[in-house]
Amino acid sequence: AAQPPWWRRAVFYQVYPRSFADSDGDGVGDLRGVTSRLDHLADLGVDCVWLSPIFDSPNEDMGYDVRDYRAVMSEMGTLADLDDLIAGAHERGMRIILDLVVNHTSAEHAWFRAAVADPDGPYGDYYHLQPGVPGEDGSGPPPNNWASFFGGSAWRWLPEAKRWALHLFAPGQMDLNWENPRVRAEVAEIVRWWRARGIDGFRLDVINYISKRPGLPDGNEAIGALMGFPGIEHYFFGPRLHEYLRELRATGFTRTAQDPRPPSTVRSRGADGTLGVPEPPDPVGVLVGETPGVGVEMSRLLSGARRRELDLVFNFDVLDGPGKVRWDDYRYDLGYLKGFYLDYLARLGPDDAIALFLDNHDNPRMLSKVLGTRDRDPVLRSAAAKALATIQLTLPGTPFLFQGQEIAAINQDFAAAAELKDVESVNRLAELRADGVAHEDALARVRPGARDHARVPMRWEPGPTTGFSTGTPWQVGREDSVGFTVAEQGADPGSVLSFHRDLIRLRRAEPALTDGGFRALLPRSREYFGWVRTAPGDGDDWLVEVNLTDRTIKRPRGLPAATGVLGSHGLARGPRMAPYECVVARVLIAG
Ligand SMILES: O=C(CO[C@H]1O[C@H](CO)[C@@H](O)[C@H](O)[C@H]1O)[C@@H](O)[C@H](O)[C@H](O)CO
Repeated sequence: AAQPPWWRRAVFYQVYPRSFADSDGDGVGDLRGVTSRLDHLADLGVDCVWLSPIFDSPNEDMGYDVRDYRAVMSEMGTLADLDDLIAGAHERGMRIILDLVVNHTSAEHAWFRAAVADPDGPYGDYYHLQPGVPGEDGSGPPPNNWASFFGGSAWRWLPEAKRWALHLFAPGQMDLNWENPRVRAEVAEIVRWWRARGIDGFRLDVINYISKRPGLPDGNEAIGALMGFPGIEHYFFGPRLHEYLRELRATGFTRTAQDPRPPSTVRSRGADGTLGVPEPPDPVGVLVGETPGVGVEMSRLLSGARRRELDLVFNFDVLDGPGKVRWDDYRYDLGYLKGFYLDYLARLGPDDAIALFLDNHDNPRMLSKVLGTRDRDPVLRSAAAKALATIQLTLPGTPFLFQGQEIAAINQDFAAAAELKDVESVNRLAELRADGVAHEDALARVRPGARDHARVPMRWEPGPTTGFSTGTPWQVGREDSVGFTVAEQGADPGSVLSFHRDLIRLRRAEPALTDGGFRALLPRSREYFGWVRTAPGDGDDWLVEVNLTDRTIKRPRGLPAATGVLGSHGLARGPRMAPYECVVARVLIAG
């Protein structure tokens, strides 16, 4: 049988370079820092590293505002540093993908500067530029009622160009006009340029926003009120999205016979983790789409194998319970997560794939959403972290870990507005203050959903700067727990880190846990999440069980006979399951 593409079995790991490891003491994480920690990722069993943006940027939105797609951000290092990182990852059997931010560029990008200098020139049509109201110097209303995700209108008046310019995110993040074939060709060239340097693919930032409805009509007020962002119905799944994605896959991501062999390719890794020879270059680089707002059916349309568009997409509906948004301060119910995945998996066809993620750089930590203020309880924290890992690493799908998950990272006790660095948090605080909300209340309303929680320095070892930097970190963590650093957990066989290593090792060795069938047990229970992965060939079947609650529950009866191999509370599998207890067991063959 044809081998499934590598990314169907792979474990991805997202690195937020600014907060991962700082090699030169300037307090900002960098590429040499990541390279210095590649062994940690290899030991964890990672197959592919995703780097959040490292391109030259004025950092209005921490790199998601790119000024030059072929240059490395000066704080993070040089192209040579990146080449070393690529070679280092490949040498250890890990692929590496970058973050392609092409729904928009920085306002400092040469294209935008040329567009402003001559809006009717060749670059004017690279962006969505609209004239103001004749006679008035832009004091008229913006072209439509679209709102920016970071507050205010999505339009900025450019007095020097006498044009309005569209920016769905920050005023320095200018939306590209993908209707323009030259823009699409530029993006394909950027992809080819990095593929030729050995990059194995890209995560594509807000890629479902690139096709806007022609004429950029006003958003429907009711939809705007519901979704919070007027106009979103006119761009979150635009009319030419599928066409653009197919084109980019063919023209940017697909190797041609003329393409030179990249300087390095990933070394193969056996089921027991031993490294082999370098693999041939992948015919197509992997395309991982960040697609906020899409549901299951749209996810399938964007990533079904025969569609030849994206390979995997992030469906964000898993991150917040029904009727909840990121800013709400509530306890996340893992019963909802179970229901979400059972529904999603039931609707997938053989052509489809699913990306399994719970944390990323845009969200507070899932562990803290589940545990609330009990996230400082080391026993519950470890148990719940192992339970989340078990779900992410043994359900059918491709897991994406985010840095820190492997050591049970939690949210921060940010005590002052000045501790929040993220443009979205800062703008939201300012808006609330402008609406007369008292300082403390404003902070209390922003803190639960702040992206800053995910962006504090990695906890490599105990100490004020947690082994992240010898200088003063750009962002300071606000939790001082003992026992939750890589150094403390690395040597502890019972730690969350060791559990991740053991689980990923088991996943690599047991085909049922990657390619196997899936059968849910007691699907309606909101406290017990159990399933069987059936081996594709003659391998073993595996039973996986998770207590979704912070209470002790009865273990259901009538389960397949199985022997515990990995468990958060021992392997016995007695009549009760402790809070968040999880176990992975080999199903015994009857007779
Ligand atoms: O819609 C996105 C897109 O995020 C991507 O695009 C954003 C713009 O590039 C960038 O800020 C994010 O870091 C990147 O992941 C959100 O998840 C975003 O975090 C925001 O909170 C909207 O409310």
